[in-house]
Amino acid sequence: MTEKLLDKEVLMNYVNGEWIEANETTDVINPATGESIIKVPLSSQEDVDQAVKAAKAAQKEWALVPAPMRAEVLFEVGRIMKEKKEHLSKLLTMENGKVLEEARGEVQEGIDMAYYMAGEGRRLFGQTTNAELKDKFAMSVRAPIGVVGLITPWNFPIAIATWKSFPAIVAGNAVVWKPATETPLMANELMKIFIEAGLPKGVLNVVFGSGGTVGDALVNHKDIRVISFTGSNDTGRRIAAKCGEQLKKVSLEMGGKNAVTVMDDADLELAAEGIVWSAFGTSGQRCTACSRVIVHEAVKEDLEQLILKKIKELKIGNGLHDDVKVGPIINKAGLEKIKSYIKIGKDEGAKLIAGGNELTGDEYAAGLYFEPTVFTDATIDMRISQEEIFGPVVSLIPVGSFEEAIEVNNSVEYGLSSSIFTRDVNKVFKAQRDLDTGIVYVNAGTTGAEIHLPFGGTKGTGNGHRDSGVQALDVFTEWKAVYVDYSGKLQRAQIDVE
Ligand SMILES: NC(=O)C1=CN([C@@H]2O[C@H](COP(=O)(O)OP(=O)(O)OC[C@H]3O[C@@H](n4cnc5c(N)ncnc54)[C@H](OP(=O)(O)O)[C@@H]3O)[C@@H](O)[C@H]2O)C=CC1
Ligand SMILES: O=C(O)CCC(=O)C(=O)O
Repeated sequence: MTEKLLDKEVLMNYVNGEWIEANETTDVINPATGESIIKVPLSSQEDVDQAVKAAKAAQKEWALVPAPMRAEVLFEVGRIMKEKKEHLSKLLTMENGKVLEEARGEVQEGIDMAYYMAGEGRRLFGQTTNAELKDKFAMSVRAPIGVVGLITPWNFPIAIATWKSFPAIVAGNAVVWKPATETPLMANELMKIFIEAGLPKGVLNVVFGSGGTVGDALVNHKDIRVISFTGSNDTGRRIAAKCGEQLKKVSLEMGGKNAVTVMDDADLELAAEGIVWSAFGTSGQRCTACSRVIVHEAVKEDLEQLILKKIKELKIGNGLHDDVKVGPIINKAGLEKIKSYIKIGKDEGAKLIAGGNELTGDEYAAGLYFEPTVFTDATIDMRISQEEIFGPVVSLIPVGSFEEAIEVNNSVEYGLSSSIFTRDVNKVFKAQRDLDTGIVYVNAGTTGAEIHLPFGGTKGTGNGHRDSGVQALDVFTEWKAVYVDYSGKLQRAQIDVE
């Protein structure tokens, strides 16, 4: 590494306005090189207790700061992120592996989210309405909930953190945040940015450590009123069950089995481009990644050829290098999971037409790399058509009609993102109505969400809440109905007056 990007060797938790050293740490590995880049704390239940205590105390004051003033901190966060964009992007590539241009895109999402949520500081709209009685005023307002716990994944370590923390903070809550152990650098940087922006102590606290210890302690803590989680379905379900027992609000954003549908009238060149970008970008490690292509049988062979041609142009390697388009896989477990699905796909009888192998040797020897992989002639009952692989693997499923395409799209337990390529406006409108996913694209791939729209999905993808967009405020606020009686006498509502 010619450029020095890190100024320390061990990260620290940030609690109640102080950096706190940990007793125990683990290495953070750059998946492109296999090198340890820094050490991250493995915190304990006691560390979580301290952070929640600090957040609880700070929240009382923070909630009394007028929302437009709370928003000033976010404007400043956005400005500093913009100033540090290149530095943040390089660190993000080092810890996560995604290619630099994608890392820049992710940091930009965070900047956009800062300005967008700062704007909410001057809105946070409630409603006024009519009261049933004379000389009485009625309105509903958003109230902060208290201390919120955020549990975030490694695949979008800064964007997802901003989708959750910015609305929580602008709404007057205090936060305890547990980032994924694999990608702590973005959390460390975002915390430093908040400090520079003038956030009062205790409003945001970062506690690093494993999901099993720190994440679980957050979920079970009696003073945490909301958990917002993004990650796997298994973990999400377990968190939901524990929150359910405690009647704790929980927002879950989990997996996807997203499909691009290509109709027989589609612009095939454009469709192939959309498929390759959304299936192999970020090495397929997005919850919105395209992992199924539902293709009209009349154009299947042409589409296959176009996809295969485009795959040949993808350079795989270290995302810090300019010409690289597909970076490494996050860790060995992720790589093994992908390899197991290649075997499953072959055993199930799908036809492998590209990739299928881990890359080893020479420039790939120290990192974790997998070839962009295409199966064709898959059927909907196959596991590769149903289960989330979270890697650069896509399966083509041929269909004979638009109706069948919609049915295949909706045949999975997930409902995050879907896309259709067609030139027929009637099909466009039917598809946006009938595709059972939280996000629908027309003539574009399945990725590329914009922060001012709600992000999340139907069915097994979530539990009805949304990240980002104005809808994120619903996760971090309670609705309060307020009645002001200015009649000067006790008026009794809900009584039938003849
Ligand atoms: N929807 C999405 O965007 C994502 C989906 N996934 C899916 O999940 C698979 C596995 O990835 P993985 O990173 O292990 O996903 P996890 O769901 O395990 O991790 C997501 C976050 O939850 C934390 N966590 C783990 N266990 C618990 C727990 N018992 N209580 C509270 N928090 C917990 C993790 O901490 P830590 O890792 O530090 O232990 C991390 O911060 C992927 O292959 C992919 O299929 C993964 C990431 C994002
Ligand atoms: O590109 C997108 O749609 C957002 C991706 C994302 O946040 C995810 O896949 O986890």
